[in-house]
Amino acid sequence: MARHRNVRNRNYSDDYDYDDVYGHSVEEDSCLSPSDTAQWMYDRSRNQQAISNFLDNHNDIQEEAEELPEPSVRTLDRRESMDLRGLNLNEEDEAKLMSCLDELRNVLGDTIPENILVQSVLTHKFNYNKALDEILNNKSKDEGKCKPQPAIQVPTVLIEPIKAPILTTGDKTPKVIATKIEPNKVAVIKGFKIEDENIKSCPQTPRDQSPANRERTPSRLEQADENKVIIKIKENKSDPNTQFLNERGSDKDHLYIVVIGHVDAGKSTLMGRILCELGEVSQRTLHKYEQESKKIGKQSFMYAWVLDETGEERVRGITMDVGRAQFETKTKKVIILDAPGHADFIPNMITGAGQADVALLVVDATRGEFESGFELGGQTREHALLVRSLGVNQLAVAVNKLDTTNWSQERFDEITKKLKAFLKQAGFKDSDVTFVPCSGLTGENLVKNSTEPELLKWYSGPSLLEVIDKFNVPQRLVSKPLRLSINDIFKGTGSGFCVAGRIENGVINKGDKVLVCPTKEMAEVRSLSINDLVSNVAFAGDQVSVTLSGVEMQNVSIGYILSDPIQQVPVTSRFEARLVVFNVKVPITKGFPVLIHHQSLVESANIIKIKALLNKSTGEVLKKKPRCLGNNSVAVVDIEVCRPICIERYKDVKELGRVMLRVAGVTIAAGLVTDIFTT
Ligand SMILES: Nc1nc2c(ncn2[C@@H]2O[C@H](COP(=O)(O)OP(=O)(O)OP(=O)(O)O)[C@@H](O)[C@H]2O)c(=O)[nH]1
Repeated sequence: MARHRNVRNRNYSDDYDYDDVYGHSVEEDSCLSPSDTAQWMYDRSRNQQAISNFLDNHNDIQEEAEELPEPSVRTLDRRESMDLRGLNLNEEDEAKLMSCLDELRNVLGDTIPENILVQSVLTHKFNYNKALDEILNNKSKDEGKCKPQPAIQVPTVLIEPIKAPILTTGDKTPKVIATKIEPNKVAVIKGFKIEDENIKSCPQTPRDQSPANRERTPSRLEQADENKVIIKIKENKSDPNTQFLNERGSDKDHLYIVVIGHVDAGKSTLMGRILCELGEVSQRTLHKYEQESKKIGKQSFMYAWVLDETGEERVRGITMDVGRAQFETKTKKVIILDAPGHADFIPNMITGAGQADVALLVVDATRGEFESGFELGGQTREHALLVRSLGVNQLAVAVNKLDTTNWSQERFDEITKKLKAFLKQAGFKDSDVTFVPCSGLTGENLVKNSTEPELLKWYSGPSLLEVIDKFNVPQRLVSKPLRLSINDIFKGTGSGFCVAGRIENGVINKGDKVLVCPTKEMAEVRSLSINDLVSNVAFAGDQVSVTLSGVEMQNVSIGYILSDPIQQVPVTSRFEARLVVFNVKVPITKGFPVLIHHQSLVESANIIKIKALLNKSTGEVLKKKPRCLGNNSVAVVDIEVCRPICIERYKDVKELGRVMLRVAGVTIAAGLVTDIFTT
C-alpha cells in the first residue's frame, strides 16, 4: 500500500456549531521531546530555504534554463538577448524590467521585438498590465483584425487575447484581441487571463519582515509585483461542475476516513484485517507477513503490518506515520488514513485527521485498557477532540478487542455510555456517532455480520463495513478557486518534482498554471496522479500528487498552498480567531507563545491581543480585553505567526480556516479564523 501521500479535505456543508464543538479538557502526560520535535515537526527555518539562502550570498549564479516538454519550444534564455547596460537602470529596476519582459514573453511569445517591449515597460514604469495593454492595442491596430479598443478609463483592466499562443503547436504569431472588461472582474474567454492589481479576492500580505524571510531571494514575479500574475489557461476550459460530472458521474464517491485512537487500541490490525477480508491483500503477502512477524516474535501484529510498512514501525510494533490504503464498499471508494496512536506522533495524527472526511475511533474494550486510553491521560479523548476541532463531524466507534471480554454486553454498554457523554460534549451529535462491537484480530463483525454466538445474543446491528458505507460524503466544492494544501514533497521519477496534498476546493488540470503560496511563485502542473493513478484532472476532495515545473523544489515547503493564480489564497502573518481553550497549566496572557497547526503546517506564533472573553453558549461578550484566559474559556484573540502563512477565514473556506494551538506537546486550544489582517 502506498505510504502517506496525503491531503486533507473537509468539505462540510453544515455550519460549524462552534459553541457546541469544544469545551473539553485535554491533558497529556507525555510531551514531545526536542528530538521528536526536530524529527517530526516541520520547521521552515531548518532546511527549506537552503538554496535561497545560498543564492543570497551568490548573486552571480546563473539561472538554470527550464526544461521544456517539447523540443520544438524555444529554450531561449531571454537575458542572453538583452543588453541593458545602455539603459542605466539600477539593480532593482533591472530586475523589475526582467520580470516584466519574462511575463510579457509568456503572453506574447517572440512575436514582438524586444526593444518595443523594453520601451513599453519603461514608459509605463514597470506596470506590466499597462505595457501589455499598449502592446496588444498597437498590435491589434497593426494587424487590422481586431476592433480598436476604447480608451482605458480605469486602471483595473483585464485583457484577454482570444486565441492563446500555444507555443508548442508552432503557432508563434497568435492573433490577439484586447478586451476591456469591468473592473474587479475576470474575463473568462479563451486564451489568457491577466490579473490586475486591483483584483484582490483576498487580502494581500506585505513581505515578511522576519529575518529568515528577508534572507530569501524573492522570485522574479515577486520582484516585479506581487499582485500581478499572468495565467495561461487552456482553451475551452470547461465549467468545473460539468467537468466533474463528465469525469466522475458514474464513479463511486471517494470517502477519506482517518482511523484514530489510543496507542495499541488495534487500529492497524483492524484495518489490515478489513483489507485482507476484502481481498485487497493477497494470501501470499499475508503469508509472508505471518512468517516474518513470527520470526521477530510479533505474530500478533501480522495484520497491522499491512499498514505499518516501515521496519521501525514493525520492530517497535507501533504506527509512526500515517498509513494509507483503500478499499471499496457498495457505494464508496474508501481511502483509509491510519493515524499513529502514540502521543509522540500527534503532529502526524493531526496531518492525517486534517485530510479526513470522517473518522473511525478505535477503543480497546479490554478491562483496564479502555480506561488507560480514555481516563488516564490517554489519546482517546485528545484524538476525538482534535478531529472534531478539525471539522470532522461523523464518527464510527469500533469497540474493539471485545473477544478479550468474551463479547460482554455489559462491557460494551459501559464503554458506549462513557464515550457518548464525552463525544457529545466534544461536539458530536448523537445521530452522527455509531458504535460497533468488533474484533480486528478475529475479524468478527468487520465486513460481514457476526456469527459469534455470544455477540449474537445481544447485537444484531450493522457490521463495521456497513457503517462506513452509510457515512455521508461531504459536498465537493469543485467550482471554488483552487486550494491544494501541500503535505508531502518528493522527487518524482522524471523532470520537475512532486508535491502531494488534498484539493480542498476547485479543480486542477494537467497543464494548469498554479501559484505556490505564500511565496507566490508561478508553477506549471506537468502531470497529476490520484491515489497513484495518472490522471489529467483532479477535483476537490481528491488526494493528488502533482508534478510541478517552473519553481525550485527548495522553495516549496510542506504547509504551502497551491492556489488559483487569480483568486489567490490570502497570505498573512496576523489574523483574528475565536478560540476555545481546552486545558492550560498556565493561563493564556498577551504574548503567549504557541505552535500553530494549520493543515500540515506547524509554525511558531504568539497571541498578541486578547480582545474579548465570550459566553460559551451565546457568544455574547462577557468581558472586553481580559487579562488572561483560563481553562474552557472562549475568546476572540489576535495571533501573529512568525512567518506569513496561507490562511482563510472560516466562513470563506472552512478547511483553511481552522487552527490548533499546541504548547509543549499539549493541545491547548482550537480556533476558527474570523479575520485576516493585511498589515
Ligand atoms: N485480542 C485482540 N488483540 C488485538 C485485537 N486487535 C489488535 N490486537 C492486538 O493489539 C496489539 C496492537 O495492535 P495494533 O493494530 O498495532 O494497534 P494500533 O492501535 O494500530 O497501534 P498504534 O498505531 O501504534 O497506536 C497487537 O498485538 C494486536 O495483535 C483484537 O481485536 N483482539
